Amino acid sequence: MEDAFSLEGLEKRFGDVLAVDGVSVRVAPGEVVALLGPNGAGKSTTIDMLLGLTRPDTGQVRVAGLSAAEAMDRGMVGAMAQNGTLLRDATVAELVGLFASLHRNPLPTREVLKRAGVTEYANRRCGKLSGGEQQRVRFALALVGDPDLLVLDEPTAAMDVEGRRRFWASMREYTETGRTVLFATHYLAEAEDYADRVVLMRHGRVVADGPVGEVRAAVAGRVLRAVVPEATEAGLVALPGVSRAVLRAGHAELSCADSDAAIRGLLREFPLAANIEITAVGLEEAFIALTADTPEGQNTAETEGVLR
Ligand SMILES: Nc1ncnc2c1ncn2[C@@H]1O[C@H](COP(=O)(O)OP(=O)(O)OP(=O)(O)O)[C@@H](O)[C@H]1O
Repeated sequence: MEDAFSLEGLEKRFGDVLAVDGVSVRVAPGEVVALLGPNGAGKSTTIDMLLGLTRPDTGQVRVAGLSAAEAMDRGMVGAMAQNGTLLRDATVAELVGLFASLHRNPLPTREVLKRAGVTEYANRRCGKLSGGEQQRVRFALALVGDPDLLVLDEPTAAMDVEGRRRFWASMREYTETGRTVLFATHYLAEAEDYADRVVLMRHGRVVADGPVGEVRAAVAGRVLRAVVPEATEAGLVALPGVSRAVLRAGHAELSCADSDAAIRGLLREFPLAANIEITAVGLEEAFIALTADTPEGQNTAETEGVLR
C-alpha cells in the first residue's frame, strides 16, 4: 500500500540551529499519529516541510506519492495552523464558503460546519469568537477540501476542557472514515487517548516511534515501590531487571525493564522488603525519560524496537 505520506532524511537548519536533524517517518493511510516533543524539538518545522511551507535543506517529502506542493495543490491535505488569522468581520459560514470557493472539490458548507461542530456559531463574526472557538473554525477550514490527510499543529492549544472533548469527538468521526491524521501536541493524554502511534522528537531527531503502549513500555516498563530496610541504592540498582533506583528513608522506587526479575531479586537479596507495589509507567514518564537531557534518555536505544 502506498504511504499516506513519507518523510525521508529531512534536515533543516536556521543559522546555527539544526532544527530538524535527519527525520524519517512513513505513515500508512488511516493512521492517527501524534507528534510529541518538548519546545523547540522541531515539530513545527517538520510539519511545515510536510505541508510544503518550508523547503528542507536535504531529504524528501512525499504525500500519497506526490510532492508536498502537488498534494496541497490538489486539495489532498488539510492543515490547521496554531495561529492562522481569521477574517474578523466575516461570519464563520462566510469564511468557510470563501475557503470552499478556493477548492476544486469542496464539501458543502453546511456539511463542513457540522463535521467541525461549529454549526451553532455559523452566523457569528470570527472576531467575536473565543480563542477555542476560533481554533474550531480553523479545524473547519482544514476540512473544507475533504482531505485524505489532516495535519494539525497543536490543535487544542487554546481550548478549554469541554472544547477539547468536543474537538476530539469531531476528530473521531473524521478518522473513523479511514483518513490519516498527524497532530502535534503537548498534551500527552491526547496522544494516549487519540493516537494509534506516537513519534517523539527531541533536538530535531526522532527518539521513539511506535504504538503508544509500546513506546511507554519500551522506556522503563514498570515502577516497583517498596519499603526496604537496610538497603543501599547501589545494592538495589544491582538487582536484575532494575535500571534505576531511588531510596529515601527506606522507601525504594525502582525503574524496571523486567519487573518480574526485579521482584524475585528484591525478595532474595532483601527478604525484609514489604509493601511492594508495581505500577505501569505512564506516557508522561516515558516522555520525560526520553526527552531529558541525560544519557538516560538514550540508554535503551539499541535494545528496543520503537526507540531510535
Ligand atoms: N524561522 C526560524 N528561524 C530561526 N530559528 C527557527 C525558525 N523556526 C524554528 N526555529 C528554531 O528551530 C528549532 C525548532 O523549532 P520548532 O518550532 O520546529 O520546534 P517545536 O518542536 O515545534 O517547538 P514548540 O513545541 O515550542 O512549538 C527551535 O530551536 C527554533 O527556535
